[in-house]
Amino acid sequence: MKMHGLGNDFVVIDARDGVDPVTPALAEALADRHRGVGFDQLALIGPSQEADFHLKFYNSDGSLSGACGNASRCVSDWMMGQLGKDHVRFTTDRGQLEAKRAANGMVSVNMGAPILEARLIPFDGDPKATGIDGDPVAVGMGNPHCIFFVEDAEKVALESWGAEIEHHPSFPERTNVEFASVTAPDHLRMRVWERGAGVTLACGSGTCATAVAAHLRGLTGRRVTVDVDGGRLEIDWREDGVWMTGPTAFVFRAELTSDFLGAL
Ligand SMILES: N[C@@H](CCC[C@H](N)C(=O)O)C(=O)O
Repeated sequence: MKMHGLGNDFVVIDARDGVDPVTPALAEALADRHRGVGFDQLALIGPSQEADFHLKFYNSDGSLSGACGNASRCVSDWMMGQLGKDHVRFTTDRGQLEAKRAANGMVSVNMGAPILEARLIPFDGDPKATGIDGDPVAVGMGNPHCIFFVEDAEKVALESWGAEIEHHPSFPERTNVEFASVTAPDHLRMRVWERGAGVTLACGSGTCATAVAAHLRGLTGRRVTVDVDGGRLEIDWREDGVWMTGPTAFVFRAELTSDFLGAL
């Protein structure tokens, strides 16, 4: 299936029968926007003993990610339809998460507590001591994020800074990179460079990490609206985790040809 959340697009494979067909090479071939389908992330739905389903995420370069907020919302929306429920629980590499239907056709996901301990992000040290200009904040949401607060996010050279910081030696597993401006105490504008995918129109986990960083810096409250290139997400950092609410879209369902699979 193809789905997207604010233009952050996904190929979704339902493998609840327990057979995992995805290899990094298949993920990379499917991600090719000319010869494959094209996606920012691939989400694989698998069976789970303790929840409704399990989710595993690949980036377009074939690497794995422990979290993907927008794909979690999209797949949860579809799974709620399949299971006839308004609330689902699912397991991921970072643990069990939950999602539910919200007002106006939106879907909310609880992305869990932010990871602030550097070693667990993982992040080697103090941002000020890394040589990265701009005094960033490092936050984990099951995946690493490096957030810069800037005067005007529109003016940042996202591609060049993003590519460089993704590979900064202070992030041993690479990092997603966010540039954000505070437009009001409850409103942010954010642009993102995703680890393993490059510039995308939205990043759910990145939006959550940015909202957490903004609150920790004393720039906003715990509830913020975040405008990303593809639209708008609502973030609420509650006692039980960081909740993210936004739209989902189902684009198509299809079958891969033997020609495509045979060429791998
Ligand atoms: N688009 C995602 C994040 C995808 C994972 C990321 N590129 C990584 O490698 O950590 C989202 O919506 O959270």
